[in-house]
Amino acid sequence: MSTGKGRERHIPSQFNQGERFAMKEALKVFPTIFKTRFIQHEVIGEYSHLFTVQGSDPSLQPYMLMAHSDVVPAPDEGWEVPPFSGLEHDGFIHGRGTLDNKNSLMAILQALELLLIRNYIPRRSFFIALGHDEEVSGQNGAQKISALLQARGVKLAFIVDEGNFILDGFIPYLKKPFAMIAVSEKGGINLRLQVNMTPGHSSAPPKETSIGILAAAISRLEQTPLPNMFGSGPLKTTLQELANEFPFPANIVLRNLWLFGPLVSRLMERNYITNALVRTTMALTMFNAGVKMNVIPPMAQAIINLRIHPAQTVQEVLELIKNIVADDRVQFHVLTAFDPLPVSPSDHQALGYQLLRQTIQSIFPEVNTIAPGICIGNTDSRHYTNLTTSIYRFNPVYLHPQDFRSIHGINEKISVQAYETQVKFIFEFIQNADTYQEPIPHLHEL
Ligand SMILES: CCCCCCCCCCCCCCCC(=O)N[C@@H](Cc1ccccc1)C(=O)O
Ligand SMILES: [Zn+2]
Ligand SMILES: [Zn+2]
Repeated sequence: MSTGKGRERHIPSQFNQGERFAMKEALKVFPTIFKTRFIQHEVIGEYSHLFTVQGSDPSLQPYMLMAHSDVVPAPDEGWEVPPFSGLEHDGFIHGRGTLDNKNSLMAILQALELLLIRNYIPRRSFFIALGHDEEVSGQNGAQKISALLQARGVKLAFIVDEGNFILDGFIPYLKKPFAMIAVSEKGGINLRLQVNMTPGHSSAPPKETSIGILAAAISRLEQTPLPNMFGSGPLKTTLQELANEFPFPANIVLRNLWLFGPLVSRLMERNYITNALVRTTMALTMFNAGVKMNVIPPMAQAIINLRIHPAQTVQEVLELIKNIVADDRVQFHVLTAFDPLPVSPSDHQALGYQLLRQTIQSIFPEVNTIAPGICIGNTDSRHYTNLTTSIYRFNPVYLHPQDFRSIHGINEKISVQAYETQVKFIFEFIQNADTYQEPIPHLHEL
């Protein structure tokens, strides 16, 4: 089937029953990838993988597809099936990593395998970077791959990584699914708060122990949410793009945020997921203290995981935290910290963003709205800002609030159909990256 102008034929993303069975069962290697001459495979940092897929047209700037193989722990408690069983039942594949992010790793390799079996030869080169330590911030995987590519003088047209989804049921009154392509991601701080005091016999305790002092400080933090930054970040654009999807009068409200902004920001902070879009969040994730039941505790320690809103910086947030704690007995230790990521372009000339739009419209015709947004979590892609300014965090998978709760939670699962569609999306995306037509400037741009 000609695609016009003598371009290579477009390979339809139809897979036969055998291929679909193999896709689902494909826990073996992908033989065609590893024997293809124009594909180079390297192991980086002992467990990460970098594939270089050489295209036939070196004039086209390469891009990168990313995923990670590692997962957070999953104790058996609460899981319908053992979290590392990979059991399939009721049309779902169950297990830790099925949404974050083994699905993407397997789908990228599976799509490439299926293309190669059909004698596909890419025009535009691309990299596949599969990190092994994303969940512990990617220092030995993504960071090393980034340094290696930089040393080779590589510049990327864009990157696609995990980080957002086709969202369904997250926003009150919005009944339709929409695709949020994260063009930035929040910053992060892992902060240790510590109180030291002279140990002693618990039979004659001081007025406050180290545990009591720290607990009071943590309580003040939990009772004092950081400022609502609604209106100073990409969210306003996202909601304005979504306005048409809402019923009356919500659509009027969203078209007039100059007037209704305060109302909308209050509504968004009521829900713990949308609240993460309007402010810097604080989560007390670890608390260690005490040595014996009859000893005044010499030290109490707490770890707070903060995710910084795009309109704030690490320094500003640390100042705010210290002012809320307001107790000199509490010591602060910054364990890791990084500012919010720069906002990637999403205009008509943004190749990566437009390719995602084009492929979403083709694979998910029922999704009417595609909007830029932010990723509330953090991803390995933040290690690649030296290679491109166009980083997009988006996996072509429907996500419902209960699915979000399973990410790093319990009963993480993906439907076989959703996984097949993710393979189909990447299968099309790679080809679209070859034949993408620069957008015809609208009349008013001429
Ligand atoms: C309008 C409603 C919006 C709802 C948004 C729902 C989207 C859910 C996205 C969830 C995040 C997915 C990607 C997170 C990846 C992840 O788990 N990263 C981890 C690991 C990490 C920590 C520090 C530095 C880098 C990496 C993390 O964020 O903790
Ligand atoms: Zn992840
Ligand atoms: Zn994760």
